[in-house]
Amino acid sequence: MIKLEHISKTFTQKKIRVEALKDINLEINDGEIFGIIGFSGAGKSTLVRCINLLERPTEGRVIIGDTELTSLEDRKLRKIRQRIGMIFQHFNLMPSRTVFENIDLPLKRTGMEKKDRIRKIESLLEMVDLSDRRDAYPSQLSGGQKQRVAIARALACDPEVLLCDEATSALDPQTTEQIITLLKELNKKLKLTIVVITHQMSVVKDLCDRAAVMENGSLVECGCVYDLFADPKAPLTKRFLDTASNIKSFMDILHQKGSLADINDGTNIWSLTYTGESTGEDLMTQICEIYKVRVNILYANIDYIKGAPLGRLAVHISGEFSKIEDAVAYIRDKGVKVEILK
Ligand SMILES: Nc1ncnc2c1ncn2[C@@H]1O[C@H](COP(=O)(O)OP(=O)(O)OP(=O)(O)O)[C@@H](O)[C@H]1O
Repeated sequence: MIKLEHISKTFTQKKIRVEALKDINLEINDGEIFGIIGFSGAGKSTLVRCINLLERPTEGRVIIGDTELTSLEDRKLRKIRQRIGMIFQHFNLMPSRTVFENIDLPLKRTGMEKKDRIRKIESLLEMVDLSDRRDAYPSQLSGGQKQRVAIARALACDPEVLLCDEATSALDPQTTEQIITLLKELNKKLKLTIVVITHQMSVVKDLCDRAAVMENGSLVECGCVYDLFADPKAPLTKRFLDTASNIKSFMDILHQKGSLADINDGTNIWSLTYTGESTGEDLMTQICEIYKVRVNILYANIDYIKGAPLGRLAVHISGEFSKIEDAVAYIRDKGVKVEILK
């Protein structure tokens, strides 16, 4: 388990103090894929760099397994860092070295014999499906292939933890999907704990088990990814998820005069969030039949979060007021989260 206890980090540059992290407490379980999300400048990279002490926290303790990293002297810390691999947005490969040589770099430092290193590199290349590119230089590879090399290099010393700092941000959606699939495979096969910083919601939805949301150096919310999407508690989480989905465009027109959502008959526009079994029900048809109300669907979306459906509707319900109330109660009873949008 990775344990961050009361982590704070303050940078001082030209007498200006930036509190990048403020009293962060977080536990990441072994074998888990954990996401860290938040707007730019929230402190995500600093937090992840504190896990392997690339950045030393100003205060607090970093514990991995039963070792407190923050109390180790440099030599021991270098050794234990081998248990933590890291990959980056821009891959950080050595341009003058081949794929094979790039992966060999961390292995050489361990003092491993050449024949063992060759065997190890060959198995890593196979794992990331790049056996045929072992003698290529980074400039001869696509972005996705470069990230595969970086992953192989990060895994060379058999780490327990892989830190990914915006590892798919420079890749197109299809290549991102391939890297997500590879990371999932590695997580399963090697029981690797993976910590992912990302602003790509597809990465959070498809890859992560749990995620933490950061704002101004603090953790504002942490939980299972499905719950974060289905029922965000903190206003920032809500805002962040809305920004990343196309409901944002709908919300933008909600208060515009003359738009579909410009309704002034005293009735409401409702947001309905369907989770679990409720996603399969034809509830709108049911309330029309039972309560004789009319439903106008203004927005509809269905997301799949690690394969589980999550539906969102924005609807205008018209009819007798008391019937509308009964219809809304009926939908709520079926496990749908109902909120007034307007
Ligand atoms: N080495 C540094 N020196 C001074 N300030 C820094 C340093 N590194 C980060 N900061 C500041 O700390 C804050 C958090 O930065 P950080 O890079 O961790 O945010 P982030 O959430 O990862 O942002 P982004 O998504 O844009 O990468 C920012 O205000 C940043 O300017």
